[in-house]
Amino acid sequence: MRGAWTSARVRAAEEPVLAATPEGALMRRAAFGVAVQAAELLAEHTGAVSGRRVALLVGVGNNGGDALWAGVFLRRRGVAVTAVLLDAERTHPAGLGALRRAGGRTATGTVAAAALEHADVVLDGIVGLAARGPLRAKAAELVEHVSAPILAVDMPSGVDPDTGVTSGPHIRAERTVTFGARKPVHLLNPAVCGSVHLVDLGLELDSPDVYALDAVDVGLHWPVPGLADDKYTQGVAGIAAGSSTYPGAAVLAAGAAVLATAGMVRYVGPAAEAVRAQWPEVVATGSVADAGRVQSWVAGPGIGTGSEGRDTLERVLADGVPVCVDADGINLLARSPTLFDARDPATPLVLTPHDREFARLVGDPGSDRVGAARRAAVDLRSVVLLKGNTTIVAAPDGRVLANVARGSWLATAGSGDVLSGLVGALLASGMDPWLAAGCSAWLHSLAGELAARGAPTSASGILAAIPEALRGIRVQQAHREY
Ligand SMILES: NC(=O)C1=CN([C@@H]2O[C@H](COP(=O)(O)OP(=O)(O)OC[C@H]3O[C@@H](n4cnc5c(N)ncnc54)[C@H](OP(=O)(O)O)[C@@H]3O)[C@@H](O)[C@H]2O)[C@@H](O)CC1
Ligand SMILES: [K+]
Repeated sequence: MRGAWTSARVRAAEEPVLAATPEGALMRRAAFGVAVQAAELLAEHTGAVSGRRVALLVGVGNNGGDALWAGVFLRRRGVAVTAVLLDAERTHPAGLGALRRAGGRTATGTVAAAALEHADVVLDGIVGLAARGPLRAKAAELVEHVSAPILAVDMPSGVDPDTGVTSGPHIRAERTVTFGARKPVHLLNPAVCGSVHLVDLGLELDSPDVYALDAVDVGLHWPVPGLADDKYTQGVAGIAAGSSTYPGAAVLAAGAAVLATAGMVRYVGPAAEAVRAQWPEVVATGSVADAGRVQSWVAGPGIGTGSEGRDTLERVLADGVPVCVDADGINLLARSPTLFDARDPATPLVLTPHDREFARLVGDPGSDRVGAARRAAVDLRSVVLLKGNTTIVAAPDGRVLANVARGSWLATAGSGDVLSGLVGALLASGMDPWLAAGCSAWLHSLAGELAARGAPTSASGILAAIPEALRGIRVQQAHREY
């Protein structure tokens, strides 16, 4: 799993390393990494390094210092380097001196605009860890002149390092070179960072503030039956979803659970006939009381917010197994918070709201979605999976992971029902509920991409792509193992 640490924690971890290294050594190391990536970018876009033009956007702090030192290293490879200083008086003195000695130029006014317009690559050293808010007017005006690919130093300027939120003009980088550790922006808003490269500074950091999964992580954790397993040992997922008027949610959630693992699936609710017709392997009955034993429940998709849905949810919550509550189930909890009391406090609960459901439950998530999901997870003693372009999964113990959507095809009716079925199947297998929710979000997103292949898809399409998505991650994991 990749991890990211907040700017405050990275700064704290830097202190002892700074104290133990000669002055400026860390900055030169960071800057060397920037120069290597800048040279690669030049070669990629122009076919050469020597003789090409790089412009540096230099702010008043150490981020600007990094850019200046990167300019020094690029000069040594024959690159023409021009530094555009946002405030000449407050520019990093050692970096500026070194660049001038290396034959780099500085530019202001119309010369600066021309340097930015004619550059082959631009380095963004406007602001790093100390960033607050969007780009200021002068920086934003200069950035208007850039059409070349941008390499961000540490992180794209104008973007919040800890939330990834943009609230005005900001840099959109093709590449980012970061130092010591990834910051949350790199996992939460990769669209503004481009590809992220990490320069090791030897920082000591413990558990990350935000995690992200990759294909190998998901492949490693996804349950695979052993030779001694049977349909029961792999977990029985119970699906309480749908209504006679709206059987679709039941068919989709049950189908996702069928395809996710080799365990068994039971369905309870008024859409039993439709579920059986589509998924003959599902054991379908009318009520929770008749369902038989399950190792997890999914409750909510399409059950309505009437008394029938409420009774179902109450029974499921009291069943003593992990539960995933989605859609109408969340609306029922929001309307009657006392329903939470039905739950055995030791039993994991996973809630999968989108923003409006989240708002009904605990209030508007606002722009700091990580903070909002983390607080909700603690307050509700539940894993909270907050859906969005970047889906956040927060556990009551403080762990948070982010899953960035691959395109926007998942925003289609019934897509959430498929996700809840995946979560239910993984919960039934006994997986840690935070990981179950995270792996489900990751696989759901991959299935969405595979189903869409560049054109709109449907929830049924996403469902049908689950086996292909699972085969893909199994192959990646096998490559890692052997
Ligand atoms: N510590 C180390 O040894 C190492 C550090 N390293 C590097 O140092 C960087 C951190 O440097 P830093 O702390 O000097 O601050 P930095 O991010 O450059 O900001 C400077 C000033 O910009 C301003 N400003 C704020 N917001 C703004 C905005 N939106 N738009 C425009 N301007 C804005 C604000 O100044 P103000 O004008 O408010 O006084 C702020 O103080 C770090 O990211 C990494 O690159 C690496 O070399 C590795 C070793
Ligand atoms: K930057």
